Amino acid sequence: MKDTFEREINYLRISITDRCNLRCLYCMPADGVELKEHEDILRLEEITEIVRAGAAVGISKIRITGGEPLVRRGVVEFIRQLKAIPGIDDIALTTNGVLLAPLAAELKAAGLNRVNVSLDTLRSDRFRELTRGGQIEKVWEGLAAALEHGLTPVKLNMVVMRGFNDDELFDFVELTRERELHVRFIELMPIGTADAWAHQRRLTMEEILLQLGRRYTLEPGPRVAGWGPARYYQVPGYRGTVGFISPISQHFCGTCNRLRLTAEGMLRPCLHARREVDIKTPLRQGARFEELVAIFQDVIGQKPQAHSMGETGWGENERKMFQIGG
Ligand SMILES: Nc1nc2c(ncn2[C@@H]2O[C@H](COP(=O)(O)OP(=O)(O)OP(=O)(O)O)[C@@H](O)[C@H]2O)c(=O)[nH]1
Ligand SMILES: C[S@@+](CC[C@H](N)C(=O)[O-])C[C@H]1O[C@@H](n2cnc3c(N)ncnc32)[C@H](O)[C@@H]1O
Ligand code: SF4
Ligand code: SF4
Repeated sequence: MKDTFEREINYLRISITDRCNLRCLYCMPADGVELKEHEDILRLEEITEIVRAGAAVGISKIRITGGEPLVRRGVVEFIRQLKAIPGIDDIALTTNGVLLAPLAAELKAAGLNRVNVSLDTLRSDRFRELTRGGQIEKVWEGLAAALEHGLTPVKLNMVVMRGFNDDELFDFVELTRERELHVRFIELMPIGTADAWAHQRRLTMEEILLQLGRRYTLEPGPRVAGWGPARYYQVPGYRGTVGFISPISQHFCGTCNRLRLTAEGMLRPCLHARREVDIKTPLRQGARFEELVAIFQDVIGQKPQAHSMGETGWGENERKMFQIGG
């Protein structure tokens, strides 16, 4: 279905949990988060029902995220159920990779097409610091398993932060030399715990390109259908690609194709906009299928033309990235 700005909406990002096994400095507070009661969180069967309604308005692509989606029990069976829904033809997952290695084969067999793995540094001491305790070895194992089991293309998300990891840009590009990995440099957004300091730490796409230009000649990379908002480049002769996600300096809202479902069952027309519509309560009160479809139509109709990050920041009372699903 098209929204009021003629954008075809076919992509639903689902946060299946707001819990996480890491505590990234820019995403979660150090002391963790207030845990939601079990009944406040959608059951996986309920999410499947909601996706069925989404498919009726043209949702064909699903991304499972969180929080950390792989900490949620039942995720493999959930993917199997999603895959069986007529109209759903692409299921991807965004993960920190820590729990990926032991699950990769099962996830693939259940119907998961591909994974995006978030990794902001290649140094184990920094990783421990940035994630407040994570073990980078687990992520390497996860990445290797994803490639081995064909959860491809594997994209690697790196949020670039001045004075923290911007001295590793070349190292990340080198990851694409031998491996078919697609590294994406991401601009830090003023969301969650990064709200107060994102503007000081953010490197724009232009700044990153300038730095990379000191060592590499980047050529426009392959533009593969279905690849999201990133712009891709390639070092000649390297197997992987280098992409940029620039929500702040050159936002991609004009081609936005997505809605979001929070773990608590709110359907959101945009990552940044405050508006959201409760779909969990009607579902639990026995809403008919058509009523759920109407909620999707309503939310698509509410999609803003673009975000206003930068003008308004995020604010204390907003949902956080791990609740909305990044
Ligand atoms: N501003 C904005 N940022 C987004 C949106 N979707 C994803 N991002 C950011 O882009 C980064 C990468 O997101 P992923 O979960 O890997 O998904 P993707 O880039 O849409 O996925 P592909 O389709 O595989 O390219 C994350 O840091 C997200 O926060 C969006 O709708 N708006
Ligand atoms: C919220 S996480 C959820 C999925 C999973 N836990 C992970 O880390 O991949 C999704 C993505 O959002 C990104 N993210 C979180 N906060 C961000 C911010 N303030 N600016 C830019 N990206 C952010 C993370 O780096 C990650 O790539
Ligand atoms: S970015 Fe992902 S891994 Fe890091 S704290 Fe947020 S949800 Fe967890
Ligand atoms: S910020 Fe909102 S409108 Fe822009 S791309 Fe993200 S979800 Fe779409």
